[in-house]
Amino acid sequence: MYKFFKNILNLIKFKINIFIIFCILSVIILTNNYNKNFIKIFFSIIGIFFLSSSSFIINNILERNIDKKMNRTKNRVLVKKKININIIILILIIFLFLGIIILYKFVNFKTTFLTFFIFIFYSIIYTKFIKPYTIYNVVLGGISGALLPILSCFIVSSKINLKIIFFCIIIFLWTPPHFWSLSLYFYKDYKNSNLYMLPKIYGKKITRKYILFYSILLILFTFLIFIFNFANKIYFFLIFILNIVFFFIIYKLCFYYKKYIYYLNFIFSIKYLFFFFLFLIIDNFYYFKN
Ligand code: HEM
Ligand SMILES: CC(C)=CCC/C(C)=C/CC/C(C)=C/COP(=O)(O)OP(=O)(O)O
Repeated sequence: MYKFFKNILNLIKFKINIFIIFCILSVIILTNNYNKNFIKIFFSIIGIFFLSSSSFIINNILERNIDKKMNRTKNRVLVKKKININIIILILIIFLFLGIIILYKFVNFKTTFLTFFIFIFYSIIYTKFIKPYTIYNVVLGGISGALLPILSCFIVSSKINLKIIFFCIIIFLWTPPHFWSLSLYFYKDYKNSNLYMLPKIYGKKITRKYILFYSILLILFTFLIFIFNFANKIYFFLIFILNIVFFFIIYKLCFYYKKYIYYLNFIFSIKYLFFFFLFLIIDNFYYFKN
């Protein structure tokens, strides 16, 4: 039973799911519009969790033949047939229906629609029609993450203002350094796969340049949040330190050619997004109270 449960968690990319919920909740907190909406927020988290889990299950199903050929993914649940495919499809259908019904009944139509759109975009459009065909697969894949702040606004019926658009842009710009660092680390895997990944098509040198480009833009936008008065001095101070560390890692990644730095940057990218939102929340609470 323990193994079955563990396999299900892997299948639904549980950690990414939790992180997605963290991003959505962070933006909700930052809209300062959560007080009257606790029940809606509670049900939206459950509904989104079910729908994103089903999108990860579909992604696993559609990519099982690609996953089989890569060291990073060759032990995945579907490749190793750790759970019967019929059970997986049953779980997928149950999650999909539960997700839609919970969002529609307890949250609102707009949230249901956008979550369903992200679901289709990530699990079908990105996985099947973007990832294998263009070097911008990772950039375009970022749209699924970039739409999360809009989802937060829909849940609590907040206005979509420039601050929210900046959050979308930041997640969008954050995705390429996040995934390309991983694809540099697993360069051999992607070279042997039939995915149209940037390092495979244009090589490591160009990929490092692309990472530098997106990272500089990302750093710039995290400062614009302060310049446009969407956050205060505490945020500026904290993000300044985080960006120094980030730039140091990116600099090393671009000019030292050490394999471990690619992996370090992938891990750091996750911490970066986490701290970005955490700093904004700390800053928001401090200035909201004072
Ligand atoms: C806001 C959106 C996103 C969040 C919060 C997020 C977060 C995460 C986290 C926490 C992990 C680590 C999972 C683990 O250790 O098991 C991860 C892994 C990963 N992410 Fe993201 N990510 C996001 C968007 C994206 C996008 C849009 C792409 C690609 C286009 C992407 C590609 C990957 C890949 C390839 C992995 C490795 C997965 C694995 O080995 O199972 N991520 N992400
Ligand atoms: C409905 C809903 C909110 C869905 C969540 C959509 C979302 C934000 C997805 C994040 C994208 C992601 C983790 C891609 C992993 O890349 P990959 O699948 O290419 O990675 P792999 O190489 O590990 O398979």
